[in-house]
Amino acid sequence: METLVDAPIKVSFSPVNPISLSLQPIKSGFLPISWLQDDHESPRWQKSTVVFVLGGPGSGKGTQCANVVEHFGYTHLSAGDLLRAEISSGSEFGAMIQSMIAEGRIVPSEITVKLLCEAMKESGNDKFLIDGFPRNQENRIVFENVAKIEPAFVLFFDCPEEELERRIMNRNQGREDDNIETIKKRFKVFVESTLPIVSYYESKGKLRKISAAKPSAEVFEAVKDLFASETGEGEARDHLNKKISV
Ligand SMILES: Nc1ncnc2c1ncn2[C@@H]1O[C@H](COP(=O)(O)OP(=O)(O)OP(=O)(O)O)[C@@H](O)[C@H]1O
Ligand SMILES: O=c1ccn([C@@H]2O[C@H](COP(=O)(O)O)[C@@H](O)[C@H]2O)c(=O)[nH]1
Repeated sequence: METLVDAPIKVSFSPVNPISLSLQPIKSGFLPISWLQDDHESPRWQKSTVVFVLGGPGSGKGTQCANVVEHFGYTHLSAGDLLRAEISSGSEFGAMIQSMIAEGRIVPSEITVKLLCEAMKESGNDKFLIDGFPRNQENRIVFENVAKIEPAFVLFFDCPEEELERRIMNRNQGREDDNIETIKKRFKVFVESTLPIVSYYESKGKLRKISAAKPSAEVFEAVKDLFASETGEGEARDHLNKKISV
């Protein structure tokens, strides 16, 4: 049976209004919701623990996710990194994704969700940090409908805009969107589209807010305490057990 992970992406794209068009394939049944690999049981990756990691651009999501991976054995999936890899792969959607990232716009949900689900399926792990996603309500709804996973909790890095701008302008990783013009657009999208998602999860009691306007090591102390209390584990116990058994 062809699942969404295996299926080719068939997304209508218009540079004029990509967001409204991006739901069209789901409505018209292009992307099958025939996710279950057998009729009764979900595949292993769909039983995974997922933590969404949100925060403004440059708030330290990637930095802290790397720490959590090391200490708690999660797999880190950055939606932005997956999209950049899709551009580099020469995918038919590469040019469209590239132009949207350069403008700080949100890529159609079907593309991002498919990339995330493929990565989860391939990883073999059962606990994931999904960094920089969902970016808007449509992302959230498509992920819920397709992956059929609700996040265990949502980690939100709170940081003032001036500090975010300073960090991004000093990042020096050669990212095409790390320039002042695109940064302003990314902030606008964050406030208008992503903060409502943060409020949504707050209303569901799932939000865990951490101040990110501190040195990285101090931020990680708070992150570490949070993961220890949320998972009921001491630091890295699960991760170490896995290493020992290899
Ligand atoms: N607590 C911190 N204090 C100062 N600088 C930090 C801190 N955390 C991360 N940085 C630096 O800020 C920059 C942005 O961090 P990072 O890439 O982790 O943010 P991000 O939220 O993943 O960004 P984006 O959403 O743009 O991908 C990096 O150069 C990183 O080294
Ligand atoms: O779910 C997502 C995540 C990212 N994007 C696009 O990528 C850039 C960069 O994202 P980072 O998280 O900063 O790496 C973002 O501005 C969006 O254009 C997306 O569309 N959907």
